[in-house]
Amino acid sequence: ERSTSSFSYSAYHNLEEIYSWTDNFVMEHSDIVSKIQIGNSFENRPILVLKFSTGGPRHPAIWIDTGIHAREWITHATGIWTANKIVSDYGKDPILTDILKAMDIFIELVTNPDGFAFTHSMNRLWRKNKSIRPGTFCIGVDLNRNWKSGFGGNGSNSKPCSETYHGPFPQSEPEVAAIVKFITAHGNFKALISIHSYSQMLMYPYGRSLEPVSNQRELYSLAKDAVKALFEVHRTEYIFGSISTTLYVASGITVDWAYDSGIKYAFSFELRDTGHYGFLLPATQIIPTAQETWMAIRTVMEHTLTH
Ligand SMILES: O=C(CO)C[C@@H](Cc1ccccc1)C(=O)O
Ligand SMILES: [Zn+2]
Repeated sequence: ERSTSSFSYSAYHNLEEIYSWTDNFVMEHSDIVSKIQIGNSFENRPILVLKFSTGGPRHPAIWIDTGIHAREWITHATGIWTANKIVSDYGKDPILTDILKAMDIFIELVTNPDGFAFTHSMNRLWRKNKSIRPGTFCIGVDLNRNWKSGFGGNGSNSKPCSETYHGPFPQSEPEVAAIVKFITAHGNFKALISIHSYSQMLMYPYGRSLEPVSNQRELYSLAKDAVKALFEVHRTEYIFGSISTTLYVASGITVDWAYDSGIKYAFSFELRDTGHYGFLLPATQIIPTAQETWMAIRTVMEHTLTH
């Protein structure tokens, strides 16, 4: 398609459509958006990140990733809507405008491109990436268990056929290694938001243990404010707290790595719903989900800006 004006934000899209939207989106908003390729997936697809910046060499930065688990289609769709929301509201929404005047925002829309393509072609409920290795016929690593922090601990699995297989070693997967390299080299990320579905939860570290992080009270209070802002849009109810106490113990996860790398505002969302549709959330709920999620994301961003 020639422009994003014909793109439906209230429909699910496949990998080719998202990549083509990305090119049009960057062209149409080149004053504030650029596209960065941070690496290639196991099957050699480009791994793309959108950068939103109003200038300045190394502004403090905020990271958002969607689609780390391939089947969680509402997260890619929410990420796309959010990208458009940022360019639409910059200069109009004073809170967002203040955030972007001082900070950069990076959004990785398709964090697991091989898995995502597979959910369109072969298996709608695929979760992992598509890496293969000698010694097993089972495919894929759970990219939310492949991070260095707590790698191989409880709540991850050493068997390649498991849905939570952590991989042979930390950052073994190119999709994870690319993010680690990018965020580490940048060196000035202040917040990270990793978006999953489903369960309607807003969570912060640790996943690997029940031990509270040092700024637990601050994260609890921020999560409470974010969940309230979300609720006020369509009255969707979220629970919140640390991953290990709110959901279950999980090791080698994105937000534990981020937190241990010095990103003190690290959150994971579980978007709609609570299981009625689950991963197969109808497209009619894309925009309402994105609208309410934006209010929570903006709350986290605003706190990061002012603390
Ligand atoms: O994706 C999930 C649903 O598909 C649940 C997520 C829950 C979770 C989310 C963030 C950090 C740790 C765990 C997971 O097990 O990785
Ligand atoms: Zn997930």
